Amino acid sequence: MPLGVDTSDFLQEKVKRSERTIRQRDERIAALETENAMLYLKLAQCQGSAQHERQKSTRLLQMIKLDHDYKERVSQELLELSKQVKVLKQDLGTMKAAMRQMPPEMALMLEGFKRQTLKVQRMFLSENRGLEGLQKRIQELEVSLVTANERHAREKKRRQMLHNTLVELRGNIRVHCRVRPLMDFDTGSDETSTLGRQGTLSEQVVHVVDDETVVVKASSRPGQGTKAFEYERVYAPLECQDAVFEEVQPLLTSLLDGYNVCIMAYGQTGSGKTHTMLGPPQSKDYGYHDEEHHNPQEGVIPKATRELFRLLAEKPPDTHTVEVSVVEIYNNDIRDLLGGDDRKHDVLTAGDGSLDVPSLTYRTVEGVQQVMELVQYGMKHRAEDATLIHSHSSRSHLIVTLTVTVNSGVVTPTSPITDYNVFAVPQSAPPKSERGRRTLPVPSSPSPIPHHMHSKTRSRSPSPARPPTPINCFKTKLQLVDLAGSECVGMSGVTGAALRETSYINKSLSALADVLGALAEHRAHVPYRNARLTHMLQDSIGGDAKLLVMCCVSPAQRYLSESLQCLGFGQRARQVQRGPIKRKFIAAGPAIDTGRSSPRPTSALSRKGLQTI
Ligand SMILES: Nc1ncnc2c1ncn2[C@@H]1O[C@H](COP(=O)(O)OP(=O)(O)OP(=O)(O)O)[C@@H](O)[C@H]1O
Repeated sequence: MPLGVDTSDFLQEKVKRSERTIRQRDERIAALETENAMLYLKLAQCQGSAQHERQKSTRLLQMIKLDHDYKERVSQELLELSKQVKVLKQDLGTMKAAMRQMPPEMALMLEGFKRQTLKVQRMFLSENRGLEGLQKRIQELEVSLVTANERHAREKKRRQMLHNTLVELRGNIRVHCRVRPLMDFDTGSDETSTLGRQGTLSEQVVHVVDDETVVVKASSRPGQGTKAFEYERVYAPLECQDAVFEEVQPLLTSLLDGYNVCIMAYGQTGSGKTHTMLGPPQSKDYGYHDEEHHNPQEGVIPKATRELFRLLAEKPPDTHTVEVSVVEIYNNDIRDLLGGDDRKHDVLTAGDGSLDVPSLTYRTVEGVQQVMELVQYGMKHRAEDATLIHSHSSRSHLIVTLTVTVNSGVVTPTSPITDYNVFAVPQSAPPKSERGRRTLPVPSSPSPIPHHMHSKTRSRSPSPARPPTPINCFKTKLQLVDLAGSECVGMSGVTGAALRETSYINKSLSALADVLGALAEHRAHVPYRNARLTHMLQDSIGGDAKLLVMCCVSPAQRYLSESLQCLGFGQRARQVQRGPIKRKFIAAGPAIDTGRSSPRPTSALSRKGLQTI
């Protein structure tokens, strides 16, 4: 470059151009960068859509594969089906061929079916007809059953009426006879007969022939003097207490049906009266052990009481109450064996006409145990003494009375029947030693009865503050009687005061025979009041009452006359229900020598008893 030439303009121009170029390049770079970014964006979009497309194609591929698989399976199945169709076609062909051969057999089979159906139809129809017939027959039978039932009811009613009429005609007295076994004491020291008979005193002369007949060999000469007596029931020596009670049991049903009942044992001393009524007299408790366990040795009193409470247990609760009194009739006086005193008591007529001894001690009892405790207590105070025959001979009549009150519930303060002081406890009284020979333990307490027996005691003395008593009630009495021995004086060997006792005993037994005689003859007047015994038993002997007389006899020759007297008494009692008795002699014999030339104190009784034989 020439000197002096100004280069700055040139350079400036060059810088400017360079700057322009740079600017243009920068702009170009910016544009390119923008384009690059756009391209990146586009690339990303393309990549995204490529990815999507890839996925789509993968899915499509899968679908194609599935489709392919399916097609393959279908074609396989089609192949299988076509094979089956082919087989079926073959089967069809075979069946068609077979069908072409079937028609005649099918027709036969169809015919058979039709016949069977008709048969079944016919059977059904005939069975239906049979059923109808049966139904008709059942209806007829039902009608005749109703008629028969009505006839049966009418017949039952007629029989019941007949039975009642028969009972009315026969009366209500049953007589049984119990022959006890021979005992050691039957052998007397003097073994010779005082009756003009041959043989020993202990020889058995009373024999039970059957359930109803007892035979007495009054003479030892063969074929002579044998007498037979018939009763409703005769118990042989070995028959047990249960056998006796079996016959007694129905009377308890009668008691609850509203009848007074009396069961009495009659017989000479040592003949088994106490044994029959209470149990073995040797044992302290008379064979009664406890409430739970029935002892076969128990007598009628515990057995009947047990049965009574058993029957009452079947009744609605609180409808029945039972009261017990235990008395003895000693020398024609009524003695209260539960009262602890020696007062005398009298029989009174209550407002309803029934007889009662209101001043006695009556104890409300709830079971056999209580009754037996009271009876045993009373027995300790009963008059007994040793006789020649029996070391514990009862010298009085024992009467155990169970009064059953049936209460239907209405309560009022006035009632003629139960107009008594219900809860009075008996007071102390003079000891019983006043009775002569008896030496009984004298109670020191106000009342000698053990404390546990005291609840619900009543003495029937009229009281101004009497408790309310039921009016809708009725009472029935069960009187269980162990009579004193009916022996003759000579036999028992008693003297003095004992002779007086015997006289009273026999008088009362004679009065009993008189009462039964009057009833037998339907006399207008029955002499109940002739003795305290009959007066006290009046309600249970006459009228509708049921009386069972148990004639107890010893089998030995030693007691022949006593046995004959007792059996005669039984026959007489039986006459009450049978009318005049037919005498039954097995063999005619001489009149019996009773061994008595002098009249007995019990002339009336022996006359009546023996005259009927
Ligand atoms: N059927 C019997 N079986 C076994 N022993 C009996 C029978 N009857 C009575 N005895 C016995 O005979 C004896 C006398 O009986 P029991 O005391 O009962 O006579 P009883 O008639 O009551 O006499 P009493 O009138 O004197 O009191 C007693 O030892 C009793 O055990």
